[in-house]
Amino acid sequence: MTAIEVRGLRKAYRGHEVVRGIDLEVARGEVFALLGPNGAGKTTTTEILEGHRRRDSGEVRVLDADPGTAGGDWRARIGIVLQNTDDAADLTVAEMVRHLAGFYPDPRPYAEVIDLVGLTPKSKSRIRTLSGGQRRRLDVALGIVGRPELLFLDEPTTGFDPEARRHFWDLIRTLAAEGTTILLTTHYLEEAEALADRLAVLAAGEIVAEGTPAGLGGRATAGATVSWREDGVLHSEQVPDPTPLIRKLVAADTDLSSLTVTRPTLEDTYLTLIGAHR
Ligand SMILES: Nc1ncnc2c1ncn2[C@@H]1O[C@H](COP(=O)(O)OP(=O)(O)OP(=O)(O)O)[C@@H](O)[C@H]1O
Repeated sequence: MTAIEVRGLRKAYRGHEVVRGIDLEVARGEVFALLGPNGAGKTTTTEILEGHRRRDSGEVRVLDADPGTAGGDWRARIGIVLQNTDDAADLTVAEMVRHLAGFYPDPRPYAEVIDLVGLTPKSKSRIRTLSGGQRRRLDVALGIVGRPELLFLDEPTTGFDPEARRHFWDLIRTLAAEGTTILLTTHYLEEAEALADRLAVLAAGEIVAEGTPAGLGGRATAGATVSWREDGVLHSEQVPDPTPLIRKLVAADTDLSSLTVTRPTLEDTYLTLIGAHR
């Protein structure tokens, strides 16, 4: 079953096309990450899928409806975590989450949501007194309080400290295990690698690569670099498959205590892809 289906999506601002014929398919229950440099068109695409922005052309189905015309029942099945919303600063965390819960037919209990995002100690604090990272966690709470079938997360962990980011990853895994489909945009490649089943790289309004984090851009089958130190001298060889070389080194009784085998990281692959589409 498909949660998101996009064919030939296009969008221009004042004659300048920033989304240039995107095809995308996200299955139900999948965590899908959209990567790409600033201005690549990620937010524009996401906002079209959320029904917050009009497209110029293309077919878009989100939870079996066209987001351009879908109504309130459809909207209640979707959760959105926007970049830096900044309203209702005088309400407390608990008041805000409880208030929003009232708009959904089957919300999570507000205290549970606050706990899930790690804000219980700040439950009675006014929103304007929260730190940037705490504010972001509240945004996440507001996105999940309605038990969405599909959750949009636009750069959700910007401003999180490393511990908060790990907690957030656990939360995403919990939601995914419950069957929530998640579309995530992020600039943190380790985040995409940790969370996404599949990902796509967007550059200048086009998808330039799509795949699993392990296989993106032929990463899984890319050559390996084998390095080891022999008599204090560092040796390094690029090989398509490290097995024969390591066998040879073992047969020659080489000291392999410093052996490393590395392949391109997701970041290496991403930067190569982006560099090729500038
Ligand atoms: N309302 C708007 N009016 C005019 N141009 C816009 C508008 N919104 C976005 N753009 C332009 O469209 C392009 C794509 O922007 P978008 O916000 O979709 O990129 P992004 O990939 O989400 O970037 P970032 O990583 O910085 O969030 C950019 O060049 C941006 O300046």
